[in-house]
Amino acid sequence: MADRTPPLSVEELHALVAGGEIDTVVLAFPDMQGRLQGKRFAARFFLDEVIRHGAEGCDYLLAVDADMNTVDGYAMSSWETGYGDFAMYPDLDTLRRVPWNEGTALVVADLAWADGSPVVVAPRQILRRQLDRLAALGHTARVGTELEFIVFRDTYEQAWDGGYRGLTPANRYNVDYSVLGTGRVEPLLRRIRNEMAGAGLTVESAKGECNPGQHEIAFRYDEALVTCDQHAIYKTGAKEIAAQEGVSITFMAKYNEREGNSCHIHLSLAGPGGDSAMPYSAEEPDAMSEVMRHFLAGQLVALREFSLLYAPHINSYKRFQPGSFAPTAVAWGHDNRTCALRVVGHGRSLRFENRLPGGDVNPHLAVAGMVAAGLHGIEQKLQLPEPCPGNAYTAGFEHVPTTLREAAELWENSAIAKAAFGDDVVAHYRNMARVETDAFDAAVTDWELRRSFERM
Ligand SMILES: NC(=O)CC[C@H](N)C(=O)O
Repeated sequence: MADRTPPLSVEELHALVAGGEIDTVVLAFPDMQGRLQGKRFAARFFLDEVIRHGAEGCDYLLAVDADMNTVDGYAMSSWETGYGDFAMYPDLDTLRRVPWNEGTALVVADLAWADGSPVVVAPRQILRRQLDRLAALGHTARVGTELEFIVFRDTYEQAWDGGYRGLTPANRYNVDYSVLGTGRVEPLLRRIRNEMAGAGLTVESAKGECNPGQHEIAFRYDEALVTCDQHAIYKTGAKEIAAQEGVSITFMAKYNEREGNSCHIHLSLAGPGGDSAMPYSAEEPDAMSEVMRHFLAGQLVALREFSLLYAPHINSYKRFQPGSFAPTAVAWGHDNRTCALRVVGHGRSLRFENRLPGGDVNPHLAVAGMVAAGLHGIEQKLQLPEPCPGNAYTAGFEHVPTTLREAAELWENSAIAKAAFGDDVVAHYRNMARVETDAFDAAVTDWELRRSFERM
């Protein structure tokens, strides 16, 4: 990314601060859950100090659960180690205005310890490491993420206070591709699209989806790290805009028993390595190059072991239902939406889509997983099996994990994961899953009450 023009240059930021147009700079990093965590700085202090020296954050930010509880089992951060600090260093390639926050710019941080060594379990550092491995072979990864979400007329506070019961979706019926249906939500969607463009993202389109109130906004693909950072900024920004508009949106993978929120991730190879780095074959632009076939074969082989990265929560696994457009089969096919891996495009746009991730995915971790899986395929020269031409739901393929518990066990025992990510990273995210399954095992749900309170 060295020769990339950032959405906002440091010189431009200096001028905007001097002119009083920007007074605040957010410095934030994606945490384990993919949330942006960090601080808001006075813009002058940011320019005078933080831009050169970074800023501190408590290392527990990579060792808490979604509720910010201190939980045990993490080697890098605990009561025993005193919950010290790590440093957040701004990656100035990511500097931008965020129009939904007046007078504010945002920059994404890399995390390092006091001695300058990277925080290896930080999602952005995990992705960087896999991209470096890919670059060493002469390849870069181009990535696009496609987030679905459901819009409700209730505010976030009303939704919380009411225990998420009786919410009013922004559409009452399936508005998949419906121009009439999306028109109802257009004031919100237009604001999100235009303000994301103001934050340096390239918006392509918006469309309705199947679950009442469900929509999707598509952005142009970019280099892997750029797309993942933009994904995190978009997700946070879209929620902030929704809150400002007095509504709420959710990206949770499975809000109810209808269609879930997916986050399909598209990936293609490119790079300076000539034809061999291209996704398509030199003889036949509709056919995959040898390297792309190995890369895709690696996805299939590692899919179950890496599901923890694609579906990181208890709720994520509830999407994987037959006939739901969410995958159940470890299979690939040409433009086949019943497979976990769908190959689309031709020539330079030839790519595959990983259909496992839901809207709750951490993109930095999922893309790191896809790159590591692909590298495994290239290194082992894995052969791609035949594509699935028909209904993969019923064709007897291996099944994707059905619970977080199963995925965590596959991850913990994965030799591919240990070789690609290292023992520290494998143990850290295995612990994250344990924390979630322990918490869920201890919770009494409304489902149990409904079934048991009177009738058992
Ligand atoms: N656009 C689609 O293919 C729908 C995907 C579906 N909503 C899912 O959860 O996977």
